[in-house]
Amino acid sequence: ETISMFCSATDYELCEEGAQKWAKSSGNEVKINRTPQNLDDAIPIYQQLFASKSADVDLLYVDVIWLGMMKDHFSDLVSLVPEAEVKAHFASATDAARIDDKLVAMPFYIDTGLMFYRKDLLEKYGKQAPKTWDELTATAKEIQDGERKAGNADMWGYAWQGRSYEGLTCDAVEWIAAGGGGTILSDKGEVTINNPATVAALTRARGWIDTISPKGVLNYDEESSRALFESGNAVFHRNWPYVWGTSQAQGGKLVDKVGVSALPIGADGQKSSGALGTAYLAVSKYSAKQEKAAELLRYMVGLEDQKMRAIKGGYNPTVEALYTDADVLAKIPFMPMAKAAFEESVARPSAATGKNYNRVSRTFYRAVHDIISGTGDVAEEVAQLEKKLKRDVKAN
Ligand SMILES: OC[C@H]1O[C@H](O[C@H]2O[C@H](CO)[C@@H](O)[C@H](O)[C@H]2O)[C@H](O)[C@@H](O)[C@@H]1O
Repeated sequence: ETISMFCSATDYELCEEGAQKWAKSSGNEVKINRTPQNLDDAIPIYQQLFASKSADVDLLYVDVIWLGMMKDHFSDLVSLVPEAEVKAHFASATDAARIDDKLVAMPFYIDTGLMFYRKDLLEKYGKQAPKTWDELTATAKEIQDGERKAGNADMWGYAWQGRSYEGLTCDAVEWIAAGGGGTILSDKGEVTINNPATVAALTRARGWIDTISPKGVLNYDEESSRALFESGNAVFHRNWPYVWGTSQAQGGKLVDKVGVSALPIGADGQKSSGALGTAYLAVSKYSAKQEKAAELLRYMVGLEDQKMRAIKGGYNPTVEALYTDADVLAKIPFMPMAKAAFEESVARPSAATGKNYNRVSRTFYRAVHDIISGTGDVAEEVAQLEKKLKRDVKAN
C-alpha cells in the first residue's frame, strides 16, 4: 500500500528518512508532501483537503496550536495506537491531544524556545549565559561592540524571529510571560495582554532593532535567523532545539563553539518561559487506509525513529526514556536542561481559543510587529491590541 503524508519543510530530510525506513521494512510505500517553508501557509492547504474530505493524504504533520482547530478532521487513535505506546510519551504531550474524549494525534518531537550562544565569545569576554533579558541585552551589546572593534564589522548581538508570522507570536509570548505578563489570554479565554509587563517587554524588544539586532530581523523566521547565527555573525540566537543539530553538523563554522541555555527570565523570582511548540502526527479522518497510516504513525513517533531524529538532528524526543539514553545524551549534552525548559514552557492560548486561535494569533503578531518596528506609544498600542483581541474572542 502507499501512504501519503506531510512532512514539515524544516524537518523534511529526517522525516523522509524515518518514513522510508518504515516503508522498506514493512513492504509499503510512502509518498511525502512537503509543507510550505512558512508553516502558517500549510493551514489553508489542510483546510482545503478537509473541506473536500480528501483521501489524498493519510498522515498529517500537525503543529500543537492546530490541535483544537483541526481536531474534527483527525481519526481517534485510541483504538489504533496501543495504550502502552501512548504511555511511553510525556503525559503532558499526549494529554494536549486528548480532546473531546478522543486521542486526536500523537507527539512527534518537543519544541521549546531555547537560547543558543557563542560559548567561545562569552568566555573571551568573561561572561556567563545571561539570566535575565536585560542582562542578555547588555552582554549582546558589549560583545558585539568588542568584536566590531576587533575587526568584524558584520557582528550582531542577537538573532531572533521578528517577521510578522506565528514565530513572532512565540518570541513575544516568551518575552511577556518571562516578565509575568501572561500568555495573551488566560486559560479561561479572557484577554490579559494589557499589563505593564507586556509594555516593558515590547519596549525592550523594540530597543533591540538596529542596536543588537539588524533591521532585517523584522523579516526573519527560524531559518533566516539561524543563517545569521551559523554564519558566525551573532552572539545570541533564540530558536528551537534543531539548531543544535544544524550548528554542530560536521564542517559547520560553529562546531564546539555553541552553548545552549533556557531562555532568560524577566527578573529574579520569575521563570524562564520558552514557547511550547510540540509537533504531532495525526491520521486524517478521510483516509481510506486508517490502519496502515496508523502503523506508519506508530513507527514515526516511536522510540527508534525519535532516537534517530535526536541523534542526527537534535530534535527533542517526546518518548521519556530517551532523556536517559546514553547515545542521545552523548549527542545532546544539554538534554536535562531541555527537559527542564520543556517542563517550564508556556503554551500559546490555543486551548482557550480552539478554532479561533489563528485569528487571535494573527491579530497579536501583526500588532507586535507594528509596535517593535514603529515609534508609537507602546502602552497606547497595547491598549488598542487588547480591544482588537476582545473583538476576535467575541467573534468566536
Ligand atoms: O523545530 C523545527 C520546527 O520549527 C518551526 O516550528 C516551530 O515554530 C513555529 C512558529 O514558527 C511554531 O508554531 C511551532 O510550534 C514550532 O514547532 C517550523 O515551523 C517547523 O516546520 C519546524 O519543523
